[in-house]
Amino acid sequence: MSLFPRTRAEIAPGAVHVPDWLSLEEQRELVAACREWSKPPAGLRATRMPNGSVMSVRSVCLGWHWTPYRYSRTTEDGSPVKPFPDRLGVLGRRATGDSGYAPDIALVNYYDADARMGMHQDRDERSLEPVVSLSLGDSCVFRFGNTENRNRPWTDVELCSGDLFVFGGPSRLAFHGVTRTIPGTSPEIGLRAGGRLNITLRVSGME
Ligand SMILES: O=C(O)CCC(=O)C(=O)O
Ligand SMILES: [Fe+2]
Repeated sequence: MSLFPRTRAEIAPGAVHVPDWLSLEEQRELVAACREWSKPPAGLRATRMPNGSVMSVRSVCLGWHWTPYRYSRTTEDGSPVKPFPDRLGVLGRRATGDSGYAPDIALVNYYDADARMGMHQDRDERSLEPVVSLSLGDSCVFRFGNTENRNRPWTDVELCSGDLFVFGGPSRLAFHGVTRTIPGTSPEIGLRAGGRLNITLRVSGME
């Protein structure tokens, strides 16, 4: 529980945080699904950056596979990417309130206690439809910045298990990142080793 009110908040124009958006049952189902999606082939892996460093976050992609800085239909080992599941499209439409929202990419990120994600833009999609972000497991500090650069101004938002964050419109290309996770804060949703999962839904704009 938080000492601060956890209510729906517009963090920036087009960027909305909705606490406790998923029920515990939905969170458990999504954790179980993430476990399946993480299995090889085309399973959970650490992304290698062009400078040779390896991201601390491990991830698995559905629909389109992301490597910096492009999408493809195959993973680094040549396996076809897993299909984008219909159920995530349904969640995306519920999240945006837009019956025409048709995401075809899901990026599932797993953060252990030491993982972080530096400030970046989600700009490898050809569409500027909103990004829908779902958080599961341990809470994190999500830093939501501006569209100009990775520096201030930004707002730090605590994302807890079950929270929804949508960024679109004038915030679609805002810089954002995860400065830390907060171990030991997860409800009982089947993440036995702890950590945090984040699922982002995106529209590729590609055929
Ligand atoms: O983990 C998060 O909340 C954000 C993930 C993210 O920004 C991304 O995958 O591009
Ligand atoms: Fe991102």
